[in-house]
Amino acid sequence: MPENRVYITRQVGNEAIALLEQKYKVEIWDSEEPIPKETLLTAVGGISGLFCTVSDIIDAGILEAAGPQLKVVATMSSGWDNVDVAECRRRGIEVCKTPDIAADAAADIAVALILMTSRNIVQGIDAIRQNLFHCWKPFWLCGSGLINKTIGILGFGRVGFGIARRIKPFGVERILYNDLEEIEYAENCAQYVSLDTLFSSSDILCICCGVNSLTKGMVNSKLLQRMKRTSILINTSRGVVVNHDDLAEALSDGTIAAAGLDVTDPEPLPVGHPLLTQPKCVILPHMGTNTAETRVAMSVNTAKNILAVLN
Ligand SMILES: O=C(O)C(=O)CO
Repeated sequence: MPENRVYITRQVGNEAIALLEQKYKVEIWDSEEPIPKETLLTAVGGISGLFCTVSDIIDAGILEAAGPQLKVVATMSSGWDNVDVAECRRRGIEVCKTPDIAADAAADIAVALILMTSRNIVQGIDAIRQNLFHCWKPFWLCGSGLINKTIGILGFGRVGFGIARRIKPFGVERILYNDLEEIEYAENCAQYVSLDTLFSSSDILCICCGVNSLTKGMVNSKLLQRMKRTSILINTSRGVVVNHDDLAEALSDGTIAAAGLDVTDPEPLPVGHPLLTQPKCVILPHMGTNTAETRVAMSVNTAKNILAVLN
């Protein structure tokens, strides 16, 4: 019987590789940079397991190039929108992801973005770097506090729940959420409201839903116009949930006060994109899960997912 081969699309740490090597022949694109599509198409030929990351697009072409013996695509991410899951299912290929492990780190980064945008932290850092801080001034760079505010959460999964738990002790008045349906475990910390109420009532609105046909492009000018002019939009989900042209317009015409984005569409935004120079917009380079502990755990979990399927 031919040996099972596993292909890893990036440097993902020795622990995960060692786990897989105990049982399978492992090949790696040994780089921090993504594997070129053409190289991946050749590399996957004949493999049984594919270990990929959030920035690798695993489409029907890659699955076809791998061949019918491919049994598992395991993505080192909490979302699997980078994988054509429907096509995998059609071909009988298991798809695995790592949602539990990444949620705390992602919730942390949402809170960081909330504080950065509401308290003008980036402007403060810029002022220091540009030597613009000459003395304390009563109203310079004044932001807005969290006390008595209403926090909205779109998508009350693990990350949404994590944000609610973290933000409550800041003294917020209400935490509202919207999801496909009311969620039992949300009961004690957040209140279910309609999408319309979520957008119109929140002082800070955090997007942490998954990507699907309902949420793709969901946050557009129509919803942004429902928001308060003083409100802040935070996105730690996926860039595609927000229409970026509409967001750029909403920030420049004062429809909303600020935005904090850990994710954009595309990533990175092209040079010259209006959001890159919009002072009311803080953009991070998709750092939601980037604690060393989380990334190692995600990588090891991805390896275990492959082992679980192939075994
Ligand atoms: O886990 C994910 O889904 C990410 O976006 C990257 O960690």
